[in-house]
Amino acid sequence: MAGKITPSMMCAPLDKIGCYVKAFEENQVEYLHIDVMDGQFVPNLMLGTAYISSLRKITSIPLDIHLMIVNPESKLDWFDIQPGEYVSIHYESTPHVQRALQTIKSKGGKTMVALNPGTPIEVLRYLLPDLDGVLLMTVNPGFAGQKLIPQGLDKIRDTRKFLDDMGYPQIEIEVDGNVSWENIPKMAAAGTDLYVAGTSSLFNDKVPVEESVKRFRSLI
Ligand SMILES: O=C(CO)[C@@H](O)[C@H](O)COP(=O)(O)O
Repeated sequence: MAGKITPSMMCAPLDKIGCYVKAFEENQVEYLHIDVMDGQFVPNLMLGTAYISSLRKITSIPLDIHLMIVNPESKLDWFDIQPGEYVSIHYESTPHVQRALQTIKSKGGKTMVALNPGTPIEVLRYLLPDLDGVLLMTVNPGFAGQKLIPQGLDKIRDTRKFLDDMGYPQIEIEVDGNVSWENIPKMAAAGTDLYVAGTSSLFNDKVPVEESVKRFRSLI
């Protein structure tokens, strides 16, 4: 199955958001990746609820909301989750992962658990029936422009095998962090389904966005 592109909107300069969104619509990217950061779970603040509301006013591309916040289960109402949108919560961010997933599902969202680079995939075992996707961080969460943590590629392969062996081949794998022209083919070969496209691929203003999207598509 061909991969899906979810551009990381934290990488879009404010004065160019409209141009990027228009190009993404014309090139049918599947989602827009929204990094929400609270300065507690990660050492950065990024993209809040007002940004999400404003973005929804200018595009109908489904959102892929990545919550890098503590205790997300108590804040899900803030995001006006729309049917078919992905919402990912970090396994490491709350003792109440299942409750958060059930709430996302009750709002019509697609559920995703995000794992920091060092978190073993076995923690997913008892969450699998509640999951539509798994988000694997291939950099430490919080900042764009970082370099791939090399063992992240093995983790993608191991996660795909784990999901298939456990009888959940339908659960999608999303990869976030240094999804670069060099790394994309390796991530694809390892079993990635959704690609968070950031500063190392789509958001490089030396090349027209539509050209970059076409190049991205050719690699997945
Ligand atoms: O959100 C994060 C890390 O938390 C980033 O991974 C961005 O989502 C994409 O940026 P690049 O890694 O592609 O520069």
